[in-house]
Amino acid sequence: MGIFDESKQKRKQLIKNRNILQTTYIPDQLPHRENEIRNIVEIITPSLYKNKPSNILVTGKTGTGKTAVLNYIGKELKKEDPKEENCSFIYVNCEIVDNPYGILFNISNQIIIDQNRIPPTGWSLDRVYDTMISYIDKENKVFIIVLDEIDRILQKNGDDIFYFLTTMNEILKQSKISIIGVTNNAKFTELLSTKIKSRLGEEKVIFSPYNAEQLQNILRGRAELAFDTEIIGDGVISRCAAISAQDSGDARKALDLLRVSAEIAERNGDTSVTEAHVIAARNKIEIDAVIEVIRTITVQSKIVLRSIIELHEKKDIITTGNVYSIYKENCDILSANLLKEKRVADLISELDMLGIIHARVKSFGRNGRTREIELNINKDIIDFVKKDELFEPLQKHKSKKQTTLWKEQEDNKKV
Ligand SMILES: Nc1ncnc2c1ncn2[C@@H]1O[C@H](COP(=O)(O)OP(=O)(O)OP(=O)(O)O)[C@@H](O)[C@H]1O
Repeated sequence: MGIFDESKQKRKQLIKNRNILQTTYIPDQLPHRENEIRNIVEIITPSLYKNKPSNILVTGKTGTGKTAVLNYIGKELKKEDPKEENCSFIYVNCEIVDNPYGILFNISNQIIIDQNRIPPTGWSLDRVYDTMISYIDKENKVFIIVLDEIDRILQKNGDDIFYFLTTMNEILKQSKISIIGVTNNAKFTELLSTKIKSRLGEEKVIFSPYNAEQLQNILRGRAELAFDTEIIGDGVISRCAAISAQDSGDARKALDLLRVSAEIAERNGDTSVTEAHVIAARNKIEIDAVIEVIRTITVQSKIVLRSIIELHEKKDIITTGNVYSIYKENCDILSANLLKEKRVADLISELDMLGIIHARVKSFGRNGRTREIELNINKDIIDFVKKDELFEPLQKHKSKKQTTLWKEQEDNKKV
């Protein structure tokens, strides 16, 4: 029997079209975004007559449909002007390309398809700017350039590129460009210089989080395409929508919850998706998210966390002081650098900020103050931390110590 056979036999194929549930899928219908679509369309319609639309800043929390709406509008614009004689729609994801050179290279690649393209590296930025201007001007039309996740550029490279792009129209003779910046950072504009702020945000469109009812409609639309009707049990959609609305009104999370619920049902060999699968999916997603955070913390923070777990398992009171004692022992066994107590206290605060632990300041009268710590992760996550290969020497050392202890107890009994 092959290693896949058992899993293949048990598994039921419940998702008819997996692609529909992926967050990269662009639906043809975007319920509850009609107003935002209308607003943006009204602003950019002049481009169809070769007139420059205002720049737009689109803001809204994550998963509120900003990218989906803009891609949808891009597709519809292409239908209006299929040969792109008057306007072209260019989309750049600044999470992937976050430096000025990369952005201009990416834009130019979508305009010029011959060997005169800007090379991926090697030119000075001034040469890239000049070449880009000549490319654009030759086309004699309007370019709508969407910079999605625009805040990523600012974080890493400042706002020079925005200055260049928003002042380009002053140099262009025939073509025009219009920028649509998209961000989920509500404070983005506060980080821009006044000049750029007013240029980029000539028009503003805000996407608000979805409520439970809206999420239900969105999920229902996607579920109709992804599943056969009898697969989704009563209450599944409303449960997914209620959980996600309570969390953040994020459609991506709601879709993930539905997809993971169906995947759990498939793995269990069940014939439909039920509310119990949704609860299991929520737990799994929560655990995965915390594990993802723990993966990114430093080795020293992991040793501190491991020390807290040890105290938690011994049911000891956990204070900054006794965490430090165990941490010292663990650093010794792991041959890791030993940090000062103050630094370890900072790492404890960081774990607190990440929500992995809760630390409360406790006063002990004249004996001063300390922090009492509680673990805020469940058994699955504790096991994940303990199984980190970093802690292998610790595991071996502790089980050797335990064996010696048992042996001593046995010997004492014999005596
Ligand atoms: N009104 C809607 N109808 C159908 N699907 C939607 C709707 N709004 C969002 N979605 C879906 O939710 C997911 C997340 O949407 P999208 O990526 O557009 O969010 P976003 O606001 O750009 O998020 P982020 O700021 O994190 O990039 C996508 O799969 C998208 O298709």
